[in-house]
Amino acid sequence: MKVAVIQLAYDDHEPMAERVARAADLVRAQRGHDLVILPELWPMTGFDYRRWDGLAEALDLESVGEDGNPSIVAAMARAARDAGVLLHMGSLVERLKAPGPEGHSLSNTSVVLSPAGDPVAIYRKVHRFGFGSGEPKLMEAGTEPLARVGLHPEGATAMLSTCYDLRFPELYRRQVSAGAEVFLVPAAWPAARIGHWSLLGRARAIENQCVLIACNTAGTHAGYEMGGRSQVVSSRGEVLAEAGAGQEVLSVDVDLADMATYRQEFPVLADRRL
Ligand SMILES: NC(=O)CCC(=O)C(=O)O
Repeated sequence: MKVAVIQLAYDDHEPMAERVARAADLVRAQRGHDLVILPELWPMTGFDYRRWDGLAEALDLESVGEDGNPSIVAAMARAARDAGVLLHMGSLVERLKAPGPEGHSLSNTSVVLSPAGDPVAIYRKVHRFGFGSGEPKLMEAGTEPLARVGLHPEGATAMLSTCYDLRFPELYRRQVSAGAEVFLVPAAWPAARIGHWSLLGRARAIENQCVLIACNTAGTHAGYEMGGRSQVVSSRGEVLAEAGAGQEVLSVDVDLADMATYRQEFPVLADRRL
């Protein structure tokens, strides 16, 4: 499986519509890959909480905004179709149809689009980052931890999670117990804690004998320098590719068949005591 990891950089000045157009062009340039992934909350910015409510969008493949631009999901669906790729479009600030149990109308929502541009998986971030401000103050927590997507050509099962989720190993153990072979993780993880990002991603791959494809953000916004260092880690724990700190696209061949071989050679998952 050929994967493109688009480590997008952005700052506070680029209007959202321009960033969406720029990301769509980057996706189109990845024709020939099987899977393309973008980071967390890149359209609305990962850390500028004050802008989220004004920029939030419903998940909508049809609508055109007042500015004449298509919805973000529609723009990404078009890019996926143009490139002929399975596209994990990262996450956006979703405006929910109705407030959830905690009274919030927003969610940090990831969408995966098929090469035909149809949504095939949706994941709402389960562990909200912000310690009382930001996500927990403004967003509902996701309640569905097992969002899955079939990967072609090998037919492996990928499961979705987002950024801060990486700190909660029980989520990934649950996913592997439900059949996950690949973890797809978009993020907006700051440079200040980038050592944790690298190590936790590798740990989640090793302890679950899964491939990890983790796409971080670059640039600086709302005063936070983002850390980059997107990575693709094999089920053996080998780092197949790692980005630097700036904008970069990783293009990686991932041998999914090797995961089955490795799980047979070293059957640690069989020794789980749940
Ligand atoms: N966007 C996030 O979830 C940030 C997570 C983070 O900075 C951390 O876990 O550290």
